[in-house]
Amino acid sequence: MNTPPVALTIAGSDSGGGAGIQADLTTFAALGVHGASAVTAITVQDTTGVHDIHPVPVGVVLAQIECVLRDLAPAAVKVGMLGRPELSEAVARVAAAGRLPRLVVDPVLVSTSGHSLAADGVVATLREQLLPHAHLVTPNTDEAAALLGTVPARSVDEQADHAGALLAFGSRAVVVTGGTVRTPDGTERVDVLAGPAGTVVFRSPEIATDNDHGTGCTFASAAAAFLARGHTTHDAVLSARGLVRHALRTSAPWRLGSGRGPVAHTRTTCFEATPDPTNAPHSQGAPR
Ligand SMILES: Nc1ncnc2c1ncn2[C@@H]1O[C@H](COP(=O)(O)OP(=O)(O)O)[C@@H](O)[C@H]1O
Ligand SMILES: Cc1ncc(COP(=O)(O)O)c(N)n1
Repeated sequence: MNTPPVALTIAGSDSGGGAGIQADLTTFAALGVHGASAVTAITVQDTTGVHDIHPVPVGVVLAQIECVLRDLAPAAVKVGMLGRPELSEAVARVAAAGRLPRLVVDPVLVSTSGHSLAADGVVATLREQLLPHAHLVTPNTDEAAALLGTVPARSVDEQADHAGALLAFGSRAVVVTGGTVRTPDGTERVDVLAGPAGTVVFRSPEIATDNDHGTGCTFASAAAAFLARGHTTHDAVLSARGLVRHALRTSAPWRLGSGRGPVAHTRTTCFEATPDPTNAPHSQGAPR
């Protein structure tokens, strides 16, 4: 078995296991990428919402990043919840030194459940200090609007305008996710990628589900994993959409928690596809 590529996630912990570090590491694993992590905050969170947030001191976050960078040489890095402007600035300084390869920035500002995950000042530090060093930025339509100081896109054209406008902050590419378009056949979900090769619009039928907590984290970490595996940005975005769609279809009938359930992070297919002859029951002695 070849040694897997490594991806590092710099993100918050979600105790409910739907979003954040938990979503990122399970996604990396599903895609054959070894996941390393630097925890930025411990959230007290479940499917109903975010009940409390305990920030990890900036020095402790930086120490985690430093030791992973030195020892494991990640091929890609994903940044999620930073929460405070001081931490955005500190992470931006590491990025500015050219030490965060294939950097995917998910500008986490508000949870699906409507709770703020970022203090005042985070939007400005993300926009001015971190985005210029990103390989790919993955805001949803609300986050894109917040970064641009405008209202969320109401059409695919506006979504494409927002992606193009965000490129001006200096990242290599931007994908604005989570647009919706109504057609005679039903609702479509739209993601618009703007980058060096122009603008690409991805449209596919909406998957009917309330179990969508963690889709943004899963999408961004899947994109980082595909970049770590050497995919182009376009192919990483296309494949990340594919993974999220598969996960949403899997979790659609689930009943986990009393709120907005998590997108599926169970992936049994990887190990089921490779039978393990050493994993046999012990034949000696009576079962205990
Ligand atoms: N119900 C859905 N059906 C199909 N795709 C979805 C659905 N919800 C989210 N997605 C897709 O999941 C990815 C990330 O979603 P988004 O909703 O923008 O993330 P978040 O709001 O959590 O940051 C995008 O590719 C988006 O199109
Ligand atoms: C720790 C953490 N990071 C990110 C999100 C955003 O994810 P979502 O938009 O699906 O709520 C979250 N809820 N919690």
